[in-house]
Amino acid sequence: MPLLTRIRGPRDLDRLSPEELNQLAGEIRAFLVDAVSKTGGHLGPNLGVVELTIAMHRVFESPQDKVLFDTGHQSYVHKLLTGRQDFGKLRTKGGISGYPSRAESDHDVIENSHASTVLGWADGLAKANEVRGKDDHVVAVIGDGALTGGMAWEALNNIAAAKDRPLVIVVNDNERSYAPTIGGLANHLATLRTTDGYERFLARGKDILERTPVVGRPLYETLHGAKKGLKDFIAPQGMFEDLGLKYVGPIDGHDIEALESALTRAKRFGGPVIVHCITEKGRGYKPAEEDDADHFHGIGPIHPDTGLPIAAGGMDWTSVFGEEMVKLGREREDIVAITAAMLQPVGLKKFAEEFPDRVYDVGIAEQHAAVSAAGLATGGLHPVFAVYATFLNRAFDQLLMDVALHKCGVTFVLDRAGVTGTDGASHNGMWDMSILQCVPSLRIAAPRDADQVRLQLREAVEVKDAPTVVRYSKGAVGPAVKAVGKVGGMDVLRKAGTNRPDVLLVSVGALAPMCLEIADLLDKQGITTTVVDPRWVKPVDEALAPLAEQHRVVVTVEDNSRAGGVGSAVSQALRDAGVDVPLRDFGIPPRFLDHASRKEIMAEIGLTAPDISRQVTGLVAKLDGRFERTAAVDSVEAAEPARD
Ligand SMILES: Cc1ncc(C[n+]2csc(CCOP(=O)(O)OP(=O)(O)O)c2C)c(N)n1
Ligand SMILES: CC(=O)[C@@H](O)[C@H](O)COP(=O)(O)O
Ligand SMILES: [Mg+2]
Repeated sequence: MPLLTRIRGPRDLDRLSPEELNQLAGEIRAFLVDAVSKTGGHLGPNLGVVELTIAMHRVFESPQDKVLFDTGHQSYVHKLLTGRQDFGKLRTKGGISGYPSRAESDHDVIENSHASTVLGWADGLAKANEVRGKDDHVVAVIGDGALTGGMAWEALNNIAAAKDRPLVIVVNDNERSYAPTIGGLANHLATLRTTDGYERFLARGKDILERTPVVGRPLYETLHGAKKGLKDFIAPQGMFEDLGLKYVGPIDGHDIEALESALTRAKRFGGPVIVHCITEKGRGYKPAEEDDADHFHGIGPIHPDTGLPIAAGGMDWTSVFGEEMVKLGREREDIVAITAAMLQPVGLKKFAEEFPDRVYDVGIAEQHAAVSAAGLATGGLHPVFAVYATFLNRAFDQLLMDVALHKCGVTFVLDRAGVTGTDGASHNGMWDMSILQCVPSLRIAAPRDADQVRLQLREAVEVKDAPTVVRYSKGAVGPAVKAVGKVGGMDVLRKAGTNRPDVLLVSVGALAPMCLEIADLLDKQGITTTVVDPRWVKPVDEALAPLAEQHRVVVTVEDNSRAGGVGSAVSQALRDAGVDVPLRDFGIPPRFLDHASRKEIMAEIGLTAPDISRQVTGLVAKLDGRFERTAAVDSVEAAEPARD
């Protein structure tokens, strides 16, 4: 790639001719398909912003000017143009992140991959420039999907109020989030796209005017600076202009010259201005362009020539949920589903196909989803809001004050709970079992396998007067883990084989296979272990304290932050019951985790069987023998074999 390898930073773009810029765009597309087909990542979104990113970096002077991306999944081209072209280990340990990263470059600002925040950042940066008397520029790229998020409108409300504060907002309108973007905003953008607007009128006029000697160019510039009158006459008032924002567009988001012209005008405008760019997700790569699902929004490794996935997908947690939802939908007419612009990724596609009138895609609007769910429940339905665990953070107050306070029977299904890894710090589902601990009446299920997902989802939707949560991991679902007994509501996964057991191991959710491995390793050290799966981790099962009392130490293992997680809740329950048994809680350390594979991260944080068994062995070794047998141990040892 003769041109791309010569781009060491944005200023290297300045010397390229229009023909070379288009050649560079072609090279970048070839690079992205080749690299991302090997590593996986956000191929479609990045193929859609090649020309846009080139034009932005030619018009603006990053890093002095701030080039910001909403969500950040479409920043690969930005990385290629700012000195990062080794994509060999993209999104894994030691490789570059799949999102902007301040540690990688001072061209990067926003690392958060949660959508709809860029305009807030831009507003803040523009205000800072104003207070500090700096004339640097701020340009923020926001997708049509991210524009459906409430926070974007909170920011726009503020931005529109400051008529003289320079800020360039690029709306990257490819009509899609994953699927086609929904809602009134999407319809309005469609109107703007199809209106033969002011810009197109002037662009057409420009050719004529520029061919007109002497008066042509000045007349064109005059027309372009024309007051609203001309604009009103040519193009209808758009919503953005009604808000007080200057609107430039629609611009062909794959025409570098048109983009540079529009961005240059926007840069000079001296106030908040929206540049509406029409792009195509997956552009230039036929398998993506023709994909009827999500235009290769986020992919695993694929065959570059066909676009077909290399790894055959087995049964995953998401599919188990999706199939059970269809069965529930057939059995109960009151069950409806909600997604925040992720119908297929959260497994609701089949439900939507069979019950199109009972599924709601609310856009990237988790807060609205939760409040709307409270309305649906109050209206006599049982909503199931399927969302990635990390994105529920955003709707905490709505869950607490709209759903729980009003005793609404709403079920939140949290996919991607626990360490996800490759999407970086803001994508790990590591906070839900901490932040939800303080929600009165809310119940949390952490199913350990596919059977438990089915069972616990059914248990959850039976609860009519409180929020319920079912949370499970990303990817392939592990082997079934059968119970060998029952104590209270808890499944006994392994009996200690002695009436004087050393360790009570509380296994949470998908980590059950690892917990059984821990017990095996402890066995080899002569340490006996009872393994229980609480199934419902909130509230803590009442049978846990008396059972704990008959062991020398309690160990909890969870794929959630240690801060305020299940371990903390169990510790509190033991204290409340006056049970004084040492407890060690294993979970995710309360810090942001750099991008890496899940396996790499679990090893790094010591959430592995060898690491945990080694620590528990050390703990037990320190304890003197001090316990006596009572009935509770008998209950485990004597427990009837679980009925399948
Ligand atoms: C709060 C939040 N909810 C959901 C997501 C998952 N997500 C990532 S990208 C995306 C679609 C974004 O669409 P758009 O903003 O139009 O960007 P495009 O991919 O089209 O460039 C979604 C829903 C997210 N990152 N953040
Ligand atoms: C950027 C974003 O938030 C999503 O595209 C996310 O990367 C998807 O994650 P999964 O690949 O786990 O579905
Ligand atoms: Mg989009």
